[in-house]
Amino acid sequence: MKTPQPAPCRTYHVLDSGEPAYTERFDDILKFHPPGLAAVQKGDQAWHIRPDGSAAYSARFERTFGFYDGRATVVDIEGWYHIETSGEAVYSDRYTWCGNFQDGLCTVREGVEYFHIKRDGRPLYERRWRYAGDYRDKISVVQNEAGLSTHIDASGQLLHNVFFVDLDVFHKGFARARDEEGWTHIDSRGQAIYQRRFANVEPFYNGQARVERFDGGLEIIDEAGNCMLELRPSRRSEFAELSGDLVGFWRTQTLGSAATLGIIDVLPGTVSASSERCNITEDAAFRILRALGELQVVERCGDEWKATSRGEYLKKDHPLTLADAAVEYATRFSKMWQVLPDVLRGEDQWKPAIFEDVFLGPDKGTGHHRMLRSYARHDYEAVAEILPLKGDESIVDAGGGLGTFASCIQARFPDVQITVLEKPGVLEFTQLREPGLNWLAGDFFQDWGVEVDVVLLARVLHDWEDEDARRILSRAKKSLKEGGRVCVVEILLPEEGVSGGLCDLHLWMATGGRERKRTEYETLLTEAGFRVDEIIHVAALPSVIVGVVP
Ligand SMILES: C[S@@+](CC[C@H](N)C(=O)[O-])C[C@H]1O[C@@H](n2cnc3c(N)ncnc32)[C@H](O)[C@@H]1O
Repeated sequence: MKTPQPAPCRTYHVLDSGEPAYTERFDDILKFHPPGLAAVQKGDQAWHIRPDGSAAYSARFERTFGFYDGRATVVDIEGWYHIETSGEAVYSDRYTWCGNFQDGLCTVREGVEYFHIKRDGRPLYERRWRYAGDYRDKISVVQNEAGLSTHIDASGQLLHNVFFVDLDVFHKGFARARDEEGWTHIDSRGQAIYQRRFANVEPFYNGQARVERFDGGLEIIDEAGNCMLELRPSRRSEFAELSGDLVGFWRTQTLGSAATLGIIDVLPGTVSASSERCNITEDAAFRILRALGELQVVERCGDEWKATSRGEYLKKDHPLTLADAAVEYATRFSKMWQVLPDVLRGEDQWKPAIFEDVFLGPDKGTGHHRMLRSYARHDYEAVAEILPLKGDESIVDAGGGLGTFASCIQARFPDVQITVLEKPGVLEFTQLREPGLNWLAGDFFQDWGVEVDVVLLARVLHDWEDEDARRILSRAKKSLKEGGRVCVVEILLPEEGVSGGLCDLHLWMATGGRERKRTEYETLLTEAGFRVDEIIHVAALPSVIVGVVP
């Protein structure tokens, strides 16, 4: 006889014949699971029944779920835990939430922390995660504090050192993964199996997967990412999209002007109040607010305008303010970009002295460094989280700006001794510098006069062409003890593909530098005498390339 199935009303189970399997009626029932028990609920009591409707044990709970791997999750006044088929608790701990056992492992939550337990209820590992999913084929997805996901194996070890914006478990050898460029499929080494990225992907089904392109088109692809069949053509107008790209400067200039005028800082307010406080006409105030509305940084509520959550970042007093960046992009950088055709033709030996020039501006460089600080505050807490430090090292953060990265590291590893090496001009911004750090005024092209365990070069090498980058790395090596390590923190361009191309041009125009691929950083480090030890990829954030002094 087959196991009874839930009746559509979910108050009892039915036999193959359609007859009720028993006479009792419940408020809710779940399916029968091996070894032949189903969770039921009646009033404020929950338990498990056998196929004939009789109770499997005498205990009663507030809520019960199905049996998996011979264990079922139950809830009572003490919390969530697992029982055996006898109704006995498997272990004495109680959790905030429990999942179901798969492959002899189960995800649980204690407060806001997730981890996995073994069949006997003991934790599988020490580490706690922001989220941990079910195991499937001995691999699970876990998410760290920074919101990034990776895979762990059945012993709780990282399967690969790659973190993604979003991630799925493996289906037939491949997992769906989203990096900063979109969705793809990865293999067990954490590597994308093809170059293309999509707005969405489904798991592979017999060697083919259905995907949605960014233009809204639907395709069936093979495991090399090739289109086997188009299910729906592009849903957008290429003419309109390109026209939109041509006027990208409208956005840059509107946002830059808003930051210069400080019009978002005076919101919420009416047009008339904003015009008065920014010293512009009412017509001008209305027109810029309307344009900012189109850019979704402000919105109108009756007679008043207010900043949206995106617009809050343009306020000067926001801890992650982008007001300085808006001004820099609309003024200094826009001007620098104008020589791009000449530089591309090789007519101009473009070597901007940005790190000297910033001090010549009206604000003597504070805006430029506040801009760098906002990006650093945005990114570096997550990077500090995955930095491979023991926690007691002496460290120099060379070209460390206002000390944001150094202070994230110190918060994460309180016992490190960290020094920020910067140009003397930056050290003069005493009000802006992070407190509680050691500072060293100097030039990273000259002798640093220190010997430490670790050198950090965060978003420094991308400011320089290869020859200068090698000179900085050589100085780093000379400042390291034997066995010391350099951690290069940079966005990595894909080995193939076009993403990051615009940012690379920006570095060329703004600093004379370049974005690089993983292999290009490996070459630079090797040429400077380091052995590349480890590369930690973090989606949407800079990766960490670790070089060791051999
Ligand atoms: C792109 S910023 C990166 C700052 C910081 N590491 C971060 O990631 O936010 C480059 C930094 O290198 C510093 N810098 C440039 N040339 C330098 C030199 N010759 N010696 C020391 N620092 C320098 C600049 O002042 C600037 O703060």
